[in-house]
Amino acid sequence: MLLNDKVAIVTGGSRGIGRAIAVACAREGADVVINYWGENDASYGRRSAIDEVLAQIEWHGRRAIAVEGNVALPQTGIDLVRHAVDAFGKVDVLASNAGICPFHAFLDMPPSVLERTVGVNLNGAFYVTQAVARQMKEQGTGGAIVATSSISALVGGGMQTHYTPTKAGVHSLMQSCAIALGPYGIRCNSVMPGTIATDLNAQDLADGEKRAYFERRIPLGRLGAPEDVADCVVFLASDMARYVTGAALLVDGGLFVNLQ
Ligand SMILES: NC(=O)C1=CN([C@@H]2O[C@H](COP(=O)(O)OP(=O)(O)OC[C@H]3O[C@@H](n4cnc5c(N)ncnc54)[C@H](O)[C@@H]3O)[C@@H](O)[C@H]2O)C=CC1
Ligand SMILES: C[C@H](O)[C@@H]1OC(=O)[C@H](O)[C@@H]1O
Repeated sequence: MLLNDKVAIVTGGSRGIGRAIAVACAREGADVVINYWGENDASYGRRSAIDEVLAQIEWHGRRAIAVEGNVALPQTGIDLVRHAVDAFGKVDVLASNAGICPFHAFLDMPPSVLERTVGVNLNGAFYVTQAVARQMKEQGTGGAIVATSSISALVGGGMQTHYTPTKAGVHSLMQSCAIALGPYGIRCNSVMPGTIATDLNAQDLADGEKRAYFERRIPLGRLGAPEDVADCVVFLASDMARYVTGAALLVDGGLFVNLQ
């Protein structure tokens, strides 16, 4: 197993890519702290999603706890570390994955949409990474941080002018943290998913023509599944990638290189 007896924190771990990361970490032997936000309201119907992911992790014979918290707030990272240490004694792996993408046109974008997106995607990654890195330094046993950036760090999107800079920022954050944290044995990398079918883009891809267009553009012929990304995160978090830091791994079925 690639993460035997490690402890992992996964932000945005209740659904989509984060949920697949949490389950893959457990499959590979880790105990997991799952962070999520805004889904505890029964009327939203999401509490059961968290219960499901907890059950899946336990099915793999590992322990898990769920901690609600908005990653945009500096205190959330601190709380996640405290919960992890209280429950499991340490933190070895961070999957900084929580993110939002409220599609919006550029010219009439309200500042609140920009600020929320930057707050969750970029500031959130910074705060959680900083809190976890402080704990890893104190433990003195190194660690691995893997952030979910995006193919959108490398290409644009007309309805994503607020979003793509956050994904470039997350990639850049991992590059700089690789330098800052290398001396403590803490590796920092990012994955860059292409188009992965999740709640994030369900509405966008409900347009059959748009979905078919993407499928045609992807050399491997299909949209990505959350598990396609999760297995790459596990690899980067594991000792298989012990000499990899400051790197980014595109997980896009070849979409990026397919210019024409
Ligand atoms: N779905 C896709 O095609 C792609 C997604 N990504 C990135 O992957 C990450 C996960 O996206 P998906 O799984 O698709 O999304 P999703 O919408 O299925 O899941 C989002 C998760 O983030 C959590 N979350 C949202 N706001 C939060 C906040 N303020 N604090 C803490 N948790 C919060 C939710 O509770 C949920 O667990 C995001 O960072 C996204 O930018 C990157 C490239 C492609
Ligand atoms: C939500 C989008 O479909 C998705 O998010 C990303 O980061 C990808 O680049 C896709 O645009």
